[in-house]
Amino acid sequence: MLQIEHLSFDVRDDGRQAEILSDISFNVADGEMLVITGPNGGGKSTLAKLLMGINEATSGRIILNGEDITDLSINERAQAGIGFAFQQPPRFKGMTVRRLLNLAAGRTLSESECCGFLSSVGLCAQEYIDREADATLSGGEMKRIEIATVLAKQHTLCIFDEPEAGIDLWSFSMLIKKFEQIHKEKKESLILISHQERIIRMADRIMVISDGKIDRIGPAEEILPTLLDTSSQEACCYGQQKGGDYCEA
Ligand SMILES: Nc1ncnc2c1ncn2[C@@H]1O[C@H](COP(=O)(O)OP(=O)(O)OP(=O)(O)O)[C@@H](O)[C@H]1O
Repeated sequence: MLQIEHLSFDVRDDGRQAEILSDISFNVADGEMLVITGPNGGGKSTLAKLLMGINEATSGRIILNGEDITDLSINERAQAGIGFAFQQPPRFKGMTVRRLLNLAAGRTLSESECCGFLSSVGLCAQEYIDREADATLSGGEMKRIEIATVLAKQHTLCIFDEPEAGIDLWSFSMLIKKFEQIHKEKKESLILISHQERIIRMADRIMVISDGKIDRIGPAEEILPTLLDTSSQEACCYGQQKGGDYCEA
């Protein structure tokens, strides 16, 4: 289980202290899928980076399976069982996709294992396995390769930041199936940061982050209608911000 207790994150901006996240507390149970959504700039990616250890919390505690991991490095958190796929994945000049998958898995994968992970994100393995994971790959290709690297290892908790971003509809459907499979197996907890209704609908619970705070959190059947309610001014503004996804529902 992941327990987040009173997490806050401040930055210094133009010599002034700015609060990006304020007093965030929630849990993610074993095997649970929590989807985090909310308006642009609300603080979702910042929270993900705090969980992964990329940003250091100003205050609060992060506890994974009873162990306080607040002060652990990125590597130590990865060893503790956290996997993370960035909103905008980094490129690795000089490193092939195969090597990246092996590094992510922590062992040498067989050809068929590599192919399986690439296929599960809709990539034709033979075309990509020996390519460099560098700037010659499109944004959507790199995004899918990064998701494949997270899938290459069993984690306690996987965090995916906007996995839908830049991914074509066909690959997106495959990705949804993969998330559904992981969720069904209940071996890993999942935190998905998303604006996509199809992903939000898969959640056990939904958390809405807005203006650096938890606006609401609860079972999907309770929170989803509040997002889809076109009579709600807030939901409507949010839908317009995101291209009308919710308002058109
Ligand atoms: N290091 C930083 N210095 C200054 N401002 C920051 C820093 N990190 C994040 N912010 C600000 O904090 C806010 C939250 O950013 P964040 O990327 O977490 O939002 P988000 O909810 O993931 O947004 P989106 O839906 O657009 O991806 C934004 O206004 C961003 O500009």
